[in-house]
Amino acid sequence: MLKLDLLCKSFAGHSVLEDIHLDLRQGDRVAVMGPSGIGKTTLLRIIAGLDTRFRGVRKTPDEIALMFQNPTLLNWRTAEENLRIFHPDAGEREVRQALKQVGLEEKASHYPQQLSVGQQRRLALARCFLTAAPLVLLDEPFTSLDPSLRSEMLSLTREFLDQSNSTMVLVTHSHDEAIALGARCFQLFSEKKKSAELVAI
Ligand SMILES: Nc1ncnc2c1ncn2[C@@H]1O[C@H](COP(=O)(O)OP(=O)(O)OP(=O)(O)O)[C@@H](O)[C@H]1O
Repeated sequence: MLKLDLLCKSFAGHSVLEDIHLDLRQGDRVAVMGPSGIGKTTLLRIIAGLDTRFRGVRKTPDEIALMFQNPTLLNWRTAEENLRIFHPDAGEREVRQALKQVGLEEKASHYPQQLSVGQQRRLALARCFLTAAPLVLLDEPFTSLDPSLRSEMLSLTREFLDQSNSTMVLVTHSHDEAIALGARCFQLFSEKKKSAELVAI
């Protein structure tokens, strides 16, 4: 369902990633790890189709859900509208159910700034999983959360993934997160800076 043969990605003539090969099936979960600046986000952006300037071949489903460290909510839209605007085909029941699942049923008409940080993060999670996209890409969405919110977000994410059977690619610095989500680790090595290897955990 996701196949990437990335031969080379460079910025201004400087090679950042080379020879990365991914072949994932529906329901697979992988975590891309490695030191800061190694190219994890660059790789995720290529998989997402946000960066098309690379040498290689990418094959993904049309529908891809994305979640970043920053919740990227629209502050002038209510919680419910923040879900609807990204999923215009979603039904009333689906939207309600998604809000309920993240404990925001009573906050449907609140604006993001009327929500706590944790509620905003949970809303972003609900938005990401609302339509059970076949491919879900997560770029450090659990970083800099307090421990209880992080653990809550991880449980909710696992719940959503179990329900949707989406394929997940997570960028993270944390083995614990990979384990909590049942993901295999895919390590980008700094010394080579170019090739990737699958590391079982
Ligand atoms: N738009 C850009 N233009 C030029 N260089 C870039 C651009 N985006 C990323 N880079 C460079 O590519 C390299 C990889 O960046 P990337 O953000 O993918 O790393 P990362 O592994 O996700 O890092 P971190 O863990 O710190 O988020 C870095 O050296 C970065 O400076």
